[in-house]
Amino acid sequence: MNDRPHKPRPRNTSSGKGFSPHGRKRGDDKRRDDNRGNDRRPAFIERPLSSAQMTRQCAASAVRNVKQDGLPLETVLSALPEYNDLDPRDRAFARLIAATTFRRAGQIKAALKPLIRKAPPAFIQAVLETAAAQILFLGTPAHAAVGETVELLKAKKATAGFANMANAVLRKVVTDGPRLAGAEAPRANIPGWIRGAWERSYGRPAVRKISLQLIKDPPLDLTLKDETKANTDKWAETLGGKAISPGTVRLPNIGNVAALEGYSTGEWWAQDIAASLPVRFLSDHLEGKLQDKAVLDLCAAPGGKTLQLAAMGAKVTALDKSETRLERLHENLERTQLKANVVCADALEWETQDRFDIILLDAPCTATGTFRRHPDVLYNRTPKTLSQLVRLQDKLLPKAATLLKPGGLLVFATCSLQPEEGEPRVIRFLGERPDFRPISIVASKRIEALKDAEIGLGVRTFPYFQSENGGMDGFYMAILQASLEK
Ligand SMILES: C[S@@+](CC[C@H](N)C(=O)[O-])C[C@H]1O[C@@H](n2cnc3c(N)ncnc32)[C@H](O)[C@@H]1O
Repeated sequence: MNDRPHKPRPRNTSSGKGFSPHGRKRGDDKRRDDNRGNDRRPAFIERPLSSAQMTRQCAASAVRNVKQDGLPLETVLSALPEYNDLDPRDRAFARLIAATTFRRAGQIKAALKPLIRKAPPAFIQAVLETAAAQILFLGTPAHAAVGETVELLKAKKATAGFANMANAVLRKVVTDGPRLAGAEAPRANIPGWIRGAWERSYGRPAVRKISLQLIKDPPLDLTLKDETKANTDKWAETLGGKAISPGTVRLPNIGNVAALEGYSTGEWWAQDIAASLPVRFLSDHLEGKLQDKAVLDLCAAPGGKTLQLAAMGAKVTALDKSETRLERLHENLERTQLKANVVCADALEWETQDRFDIILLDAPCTATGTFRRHPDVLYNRTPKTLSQLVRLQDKLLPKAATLLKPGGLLVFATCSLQPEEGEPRVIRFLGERPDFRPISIVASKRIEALKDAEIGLGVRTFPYFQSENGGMDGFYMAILQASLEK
């Protein structure tokens, strides 16, 4: 067998957007009709894919679509009809392959680049990347990863022309890939524009530590409805986890959350410990007195912070502009038997006579701080989406301020590691609104390990905080107080 990578000679295929394992480009039918008289090749008979091949096709389609459409992996996967037809184990494997492809993108690129002479169409590239993820990082037997991938390409006319090239490339990945991928530092798995921004703000050693969290399987954190130490210890024992802070139990793997004890009875909800901190710092500042406070959760869905606030006795108005995300918030309220007044509206346009004691603005952001569970966030964002989100945050902060009572508290949070989505937003807001002042947050009072999180204005967590326990999301949060005079 010739295992030298060679150039593909595709027939009836085209590169770039629009290329699909199922589809043809418009106009193909006409060309085929015109050529029918001269074409002596037997007609290509497409084969249905086996479930192993369909699983791999879903993973590759999802990787391609995340990059092309700038959407989250979960959204892209559930939009694929063939993904929904897979059984739950194959669905989980397709998701794992795609997530690993993003988690290890730089190392996979290092393994593939010397083997591919000419960039193939986006879908074929994604097929190669997802197969390399299986071979190099998922422990899939080489014969299965290579064999099923080649067969899936052969099955469709649009991709069959790439099967030989894929076979040759992937056999080389089996032999040379571990060395090529292993020579690349984990920081290469972070796209250059994001890595550069982080290095400029946090320094290279910090980015190296961040990159080590990207290649690990993340744990699962649960926030308990009853945050007392006794209840946290009880649930840690029941679920075989660890009480990492009052109100948070950490389990070593994500697994099937809905199957765990206490889920259906609403004793807890999944929420990274970093995401739980804005409400906890607020509660610390108020010495736990949130009972009956009028709180507006301005970007609330799917509701992690709404649930925390409601569990602490606050009268919560939970607003979000996404109807689908609000459905999950409703489900969460129902499951936990907590109450909130839910509003579907654009925060920038929403008008009310009510004024609130507290407003929580967990602003829409790039979400790059959540890469441990969602490595695709590093690949579905661009510098352009970042600047659009920053502009939105600059509008949401002053809008929130108009809905606050004199002396009220405004909490600003983002689950982002992009420096622009943190402190600079607050500095800018305070420049426009000198009637607000920042409240100092002593993060280490709640979690000793968070002493390095206290920055000039607010708190910034990094994924490598508590790395011995599995780390935490990157988050920024600040609490501001309006002056009493209007
Ligand atoms: C970071 S998520 C909120 C997470 C939520 N606070 C939690 O803890 O579960 C940001 C939310 O902002 C919502 N959003 C974005 N733009 C908005 C706008 N203009 N008005 C209201 N909600 C908006 C999104 O639909 C999304 O649900």
